[in-house]
Amino acid sequence: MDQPIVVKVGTGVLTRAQDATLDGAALLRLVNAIAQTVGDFGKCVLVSSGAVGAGVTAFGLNEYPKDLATKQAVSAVGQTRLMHAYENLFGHFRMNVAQLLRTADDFRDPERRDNTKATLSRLLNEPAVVPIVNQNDTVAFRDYCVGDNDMLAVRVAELIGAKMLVIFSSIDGLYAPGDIGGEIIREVDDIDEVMNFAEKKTGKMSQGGMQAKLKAVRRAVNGGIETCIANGREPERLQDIVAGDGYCTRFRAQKQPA
Ligand SMILES: Nc1ncnc2c1ncn2[C@@H]1O[C@H](COP(=O)(O)OP(=O)(O)O)[C@@H](O)[C@H]1O
Ligand SMILES: N[C@@H](CCC(=O)OP(=O)(O)O)C(=O)O
Repeated sequence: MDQPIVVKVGTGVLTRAQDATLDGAALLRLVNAIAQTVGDFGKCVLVSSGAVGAGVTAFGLNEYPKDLATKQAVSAVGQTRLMHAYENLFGHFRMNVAQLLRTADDFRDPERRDNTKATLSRLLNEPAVVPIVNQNDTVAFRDYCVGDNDMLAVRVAELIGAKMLVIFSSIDGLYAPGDIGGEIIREVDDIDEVMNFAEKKTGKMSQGGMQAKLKAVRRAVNGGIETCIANGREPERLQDIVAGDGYCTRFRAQKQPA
């Protein structure tokens, strides 16, 4: 596969629900799955949430920070914890990690966008480097926010011309309204038909929720990028998903005008 894939992983996958500490076992399985997928299919960019979630225990909190200064301080601690874990784990597979923290201006301003694109493509030219992107939460507020990380992942996927975006969440995929935990919808051809399927529930430390995911998916598929929502707690599904199968909700890309 020449075109890279983008894998986005949510806070609910990376942290333990009870105390919001980083879940080392979940991270190891995720890193293993990504390393295998890079080996089989080629390039991959990881968009990882979890900075705020991973930092709260340092401040004696066990819930999402309520004020901006605390949130930004917490993310400064959590982001280093997150990257420390990724660096160690990818190291077992002889892979290096690269950290890219971005705000909205890095996508809005053409010069800065080109600069991010060039950096990412240089990183992707190295066979054993996995770029890991997050919002620069310590400085992002109001207009500087890209939004949630589902949208950040779409912006990254657009920038690098990704073949596919996989959104790893704490659920298996998209459920019909009132049927969360039932059987997931396996394939969606028309995103507009499912836009109101999202219920208000989100994970304790998560920001986006399903509504944000569907908005991000709509932008991705309308831009020609096939997108899957899958269970990041079962990351071994990734290879099958990238191969076109695998247990997930697959949103077909809209055909682009010739
Ligand atoms: N129709 C739906 N299908 C699947 N999940 C849904 C739906 N509506 C709401 N959700 C909720 O979306 C949440 C997943 O999004 P989120 O909390 O942002 O996870 P993450 O941190 O993994 O990105 C789940 O807790 C789930 O209960
Ligand atoms: N940038 C934030 C994540 C924001 C976000 O969208 O979180 P999530 O809904 O878990 O993907 C962080 O690293 O904590």
